[in-house]
Amino acid sequence: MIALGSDHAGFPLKEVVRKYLEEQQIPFKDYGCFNTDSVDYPDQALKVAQAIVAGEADRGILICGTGIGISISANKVPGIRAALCGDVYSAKYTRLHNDANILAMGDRVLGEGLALEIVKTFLETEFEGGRHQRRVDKIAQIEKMYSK
Ligand SMILES: O=C[C@H](O)[C@H](O)[C@H](O)COP(=O)(O)O
Repeated sequence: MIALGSDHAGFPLKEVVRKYLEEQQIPFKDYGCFNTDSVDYPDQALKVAQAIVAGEADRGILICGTGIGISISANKVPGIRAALCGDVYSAKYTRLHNDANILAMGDRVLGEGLALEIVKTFLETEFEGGRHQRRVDKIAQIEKMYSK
């Protein structure tokens, strides 16, 4: 299951992604927002991140104007590895090497065609494990150092 979320700036691209997921019959839940009224991106980031750490969703897709604020926010949740991607190579390698569980994108940065290629690549690529598992484990250790 894919958890989908955006702020108002990301709403138009989220609609494009939502239609793509529907067409591909990929199960998803839309955590909003649901129109272009101004909202605060940490709110949607938190909802999607919580769905993933609770095991309700396997991966997430978050969109704001740049993709930056919403990815910074999601990455504050322990267990979240949100990757801001603006190209297909990064989308592929953040899955292969980082086991990223959230894809973040910027609506005001990307065209629809590229964004959908990024989504497709992110969803179709599996984590490679091996030496990369050791590094992902070290990310989790850093989280533990700073959690109370
Ligand atoms: O990183 C933040 C995002 O790009 C936001 O989508 C952006 O800051 C929203 O800006 P505004 O409130 O001017 O639409």
